[in-house]
Amino acid sequence: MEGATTLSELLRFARGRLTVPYIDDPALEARMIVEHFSGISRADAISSPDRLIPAEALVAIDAALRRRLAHEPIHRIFGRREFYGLDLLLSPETLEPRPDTETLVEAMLPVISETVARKGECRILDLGTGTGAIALALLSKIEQAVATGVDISEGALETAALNAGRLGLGERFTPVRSDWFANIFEQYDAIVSNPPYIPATHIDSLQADVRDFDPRGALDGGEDGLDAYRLISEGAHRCLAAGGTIGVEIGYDQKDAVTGIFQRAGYRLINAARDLAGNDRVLMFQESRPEDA
Ligand SMILES: C[S@@+](CC[C@H](N)C(=O)[O-])C[C@H]1O[C@@H](n2cnc3c(N)ncnc32)[C@H](O)[C@@H]1O
Repeated sequence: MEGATTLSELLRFARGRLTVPYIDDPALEARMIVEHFSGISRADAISSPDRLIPAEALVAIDAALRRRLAHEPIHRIFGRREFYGLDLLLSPETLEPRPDTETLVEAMLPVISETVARKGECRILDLGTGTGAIALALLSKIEQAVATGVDISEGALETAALNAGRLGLGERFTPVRSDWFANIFEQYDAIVSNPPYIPATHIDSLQADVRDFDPRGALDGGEDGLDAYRLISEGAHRCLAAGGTIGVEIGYDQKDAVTGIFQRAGYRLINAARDLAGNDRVLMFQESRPEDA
């Protein structure tokens, strides 16, 4: 990074280094890295491109560029990612929350509001909570809701609890270590989950930034990718309150298979939603009624 002393020189240098086939927008990522580690805002960058960059920022930027060139996703390098307007900390044990998952939050919000209108509160169970993304997004929008975030990973739960506290939601979020429903003994009005759903045999062919940096336990859905849906649909009856709703994220080609799994377990599909790219992404179920038989 020798000679890269002014902001504009540094940006040019960083963009050049990130110009490799697997980075779609090197200019954007260069700007994000430089701004993040130099503390310079976008407005400062525009108004004073000749400002000098302190040596310690240059060291941090150089280290970040090396990590990015080793395929590490940019938000993992920053250690945080925005989800549904919330600033969430990441850790090696958490999946990096994706914008597609905001589809599940959007789809479930009306259900949570309706439950609050009916019962004065809404109890949410988030299975495989990771950073806490889904539960915390729902809690941030609906004050009368409380959530239990379940994960099998202790490390993920620590990050979820930290995120809840930082966002001022700690009093309404309870982390519980559990293999799906194993340690869950109460009933919930809404069960939400973005479970691992990638077929095990596909994982090695994923892009390196997903395969090597998201935890395998957050991706691997078993042989056909559907193991978690089978377990969740079987276990949910005991923990779903009367009239409650289950909302799950799915892979783009899993709508029919997951609908079949839930129907065979005694649920009916009440809603389906697509993500911004138009892919099937969310399915919502309630327990079947006698007239559905
Ligand atoms: C795809 S990630 C979703 C994380 C987060 N909900 C999100 O949407 O960003 C799946 C999560 O399920 C958790 N998980 C995997 N198997 C589990 C199990 N048997 N019981 C509970 N959680 C599990 C993983 O540790 C991971 O945090």
